[in-house]
Amino acid sequence: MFGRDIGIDLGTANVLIHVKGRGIVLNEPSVVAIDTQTKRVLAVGEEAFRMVGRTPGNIVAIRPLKDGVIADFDTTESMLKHFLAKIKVKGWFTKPRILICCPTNITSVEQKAIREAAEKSGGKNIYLEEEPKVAAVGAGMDIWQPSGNMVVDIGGGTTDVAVLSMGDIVTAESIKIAGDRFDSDILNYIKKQYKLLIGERTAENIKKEVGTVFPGARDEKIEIRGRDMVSGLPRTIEVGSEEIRIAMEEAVMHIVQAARNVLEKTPPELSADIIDRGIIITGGGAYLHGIDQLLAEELKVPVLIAEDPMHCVANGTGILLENLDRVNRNRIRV
Ligand SMILES: Nc1ncnc2c1ncn2[C@@H]1O[C@H](COP(=O)(O)OP(=O)(O)OP(=O)(O)O)[C@@H](O)[C@H]1O
Repeated sequence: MFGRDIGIDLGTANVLIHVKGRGIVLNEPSVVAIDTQTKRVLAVGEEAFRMVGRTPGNIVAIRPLKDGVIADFDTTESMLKHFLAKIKVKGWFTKPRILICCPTNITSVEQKAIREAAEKSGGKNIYLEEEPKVAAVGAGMDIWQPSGNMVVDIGGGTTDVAVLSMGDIVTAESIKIAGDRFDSDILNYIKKQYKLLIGERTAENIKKEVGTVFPGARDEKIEIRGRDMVSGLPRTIEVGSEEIRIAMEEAVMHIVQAARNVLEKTPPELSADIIDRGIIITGGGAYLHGIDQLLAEELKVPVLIAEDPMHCVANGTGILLENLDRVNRNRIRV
């Protein structure tokens, strides 16, 4: 195959790879299974994800980018190499340019190491770009005009809020509260309220199936299984939307506050544009039931959910690579 531009959304929860002319060619969970005795990587992505919470003592299923930072760099590097090998970049006729979108707060040493990993896997020029900008572009915003565009990207580990104009970020805030935090709050709520231990995947499932963040917006129930903390035996309980809303309330209000802070720091002309165009929500958190209603009510600004919110960053890398010459190269952190 001929060399083509590659865009990578190196996310806390999922890694997506976009190839020019082909679209999204890989979409797998950011999970690596490792044998703790030999330190050998046993599985990556989908296969490793199936092992989360179900591994014997000598195997751990790691999420190397947990909490929006690179918690385990070596594992992140092996994961990136594995995914690039999977799409056979090394066999390409010419080396591709690679744009990687990674967590906002990574250090310069980590940036360098990510670049090297991508180079070793067959990349030619490697660019790193900030997530909210790429998400905004992928959501269809024309950020190059002198007008305000606001994006709220709710991922697994971080929520990034940004106002963009003329191709760059004007005001932004990044907080380490997103999908993972909702899951752990649900897990802790079930533990406290029902004395039942459940796994992360069950908590995530509850969030998706019955959860809501807007009062009265959803009324559904789900049966869940876990381990009784008193008897130690498996037990089934039923939970409903309203109690899950309460479990997630504190965390979601931090997201509302971050958006409010960004709006307060935004120059008035750009604020006016945002009122006209509305705020766009991207990332998997855009699927959180009632999030658009809540943000609209709290911020008094129209709120829209991006089309295909979980693909915005990956699609945005494709668009940015095509427009690389229009983008101020100095602004791209290489
Ligand atoms: N239907 C749904 N309802 C609520 N949350 C959902 C839904 N579907 C996915 N999510 C959540 O979206 C999150 C993953 O989103 P995404 O893939 O955009 O994150 P990421 O880009 O990997 O993370 P980050 O941006 O922090 O690096 C997970 O926490 C997942 O539980």
